[in-house]
Amino acid sequence: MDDMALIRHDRSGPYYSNLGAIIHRDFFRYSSTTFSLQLSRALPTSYNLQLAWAVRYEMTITTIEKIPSPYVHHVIELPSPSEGEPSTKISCLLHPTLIPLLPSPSATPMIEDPPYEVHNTLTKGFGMFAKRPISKGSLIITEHPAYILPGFASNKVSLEDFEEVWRRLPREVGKEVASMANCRTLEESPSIIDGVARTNALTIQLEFPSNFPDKSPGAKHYGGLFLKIGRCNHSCGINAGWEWDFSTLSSTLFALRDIEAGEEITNTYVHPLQSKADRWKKLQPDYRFDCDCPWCNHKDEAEQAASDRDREYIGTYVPTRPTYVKWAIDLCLPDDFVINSHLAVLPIIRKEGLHRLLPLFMEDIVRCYAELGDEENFRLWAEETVQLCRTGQKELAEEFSLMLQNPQRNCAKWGQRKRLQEERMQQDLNYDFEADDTLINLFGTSPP
Ligand SMILES: C[S@@+](CC[C@H](N)C(=O)[O-])C[C@H]1O[C@@H](n2cnc3c(N)ncnc32)[C@H](O)[C@@H]1O
Repeated sequence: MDDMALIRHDRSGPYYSNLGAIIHRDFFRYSSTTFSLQLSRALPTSYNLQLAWAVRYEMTITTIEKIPSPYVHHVIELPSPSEGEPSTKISCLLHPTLIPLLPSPSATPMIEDPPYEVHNTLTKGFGMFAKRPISKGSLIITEHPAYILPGFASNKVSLEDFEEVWRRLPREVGKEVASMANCRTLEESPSIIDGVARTNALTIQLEFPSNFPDKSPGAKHYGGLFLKIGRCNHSCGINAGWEWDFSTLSSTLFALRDIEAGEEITNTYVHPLQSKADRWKKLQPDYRFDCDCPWCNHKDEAEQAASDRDREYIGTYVPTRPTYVKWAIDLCLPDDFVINSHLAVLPIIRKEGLHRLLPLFMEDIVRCYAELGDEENFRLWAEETVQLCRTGQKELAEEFSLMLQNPQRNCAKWGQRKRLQEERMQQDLNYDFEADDTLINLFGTSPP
């Protein structure tokens, strides 16, 4: 049975194997038991159709091809930052070329009194809630993943491999993993490890060698399962953002706006600039719920349509927006060109709960005010940006903090636009004199 890469669901339970199968007709007749095939690689649609046909007509299987898994098991062990404490272990299934490139940080210290708590909701399972007010930009939690899997794992990974990931988890971690939401049926994801990852995992970036051998689509996608961040329910207007840091092998969750005590802390599972219809098209099949957030439940159709239009507009604005970099070299543009353009979209971004985009525009506004030498507005926007970015975009926050200490000294481009404009005026004047000379030479008289 194992040789045929079958999962057979009958009274004696499922049988599994990590073999891939190429399906043909008329060799081995498998009788009327209901079964499905677990394939260790994705098949083109035609094979899936053939499979459906096969299940209906009691199909036959000829050739079996063994497809070795490209992944190996590996446990990352992070020493505890405090003496006597146990290390943190991350159970991983990785391409072997990634293992030598992994960093070896210490585990992040536990936060003494975290600003959140996890409790049951009536309609969404567990959720993460603010225990006390959380100011924008502040840290909610930094966390290592419990396990790391290749993305789209169940297409390429056998049940035995999922079970091995599970076996390598510390006992307490395993218990917590088992308590996490799993929106996949046993047939879709026979392993808890896979089902829980598909419901909760966050995409993480790993380092790949320049000659990384696997060129197949998605080969560089990996997911991390985070026990606490994974408790964040979805909203289309989120109040928290997260960042993965490869050097510390951890993700950090931080507030995107001020969050009130008792308020639910939310993350988004879809691209929030899509229309409501498109967001729902992803949420139902991937996460099995219809979104109850205010942005999906406007009281009338006109408001709902306006929200879709605003999100579409922001989706167009982001890639086509005027930027500080282009403005800085184009002295013909009005001084307030980028500032006014960005200021016009900020209210839309706030109304739609798209606060994750704010730093993109605030950074430009700060740099424009610095280049204009407008200290009052520079301070106003730089202070706001430092507060918002102090956890999620530390480098930017540190750069602006330094500039705030003494803008004239610490900002190389302070007031540069005025200087460049004056230089340009001088050049233009010189050019006018040269142009005069040219005309006199040609016509013997200067222009009026
Ligand atoms: C990443 S988990 C979130 C935590 C989960 N509620 C739990 O109990 O651990 C994703 C699952 O939570 C539920 N969920 C998340 N956001 C939801 C929402 N806005 N409305 C209803 N269910 C939601 C869905 O069942 C979804 O598959």
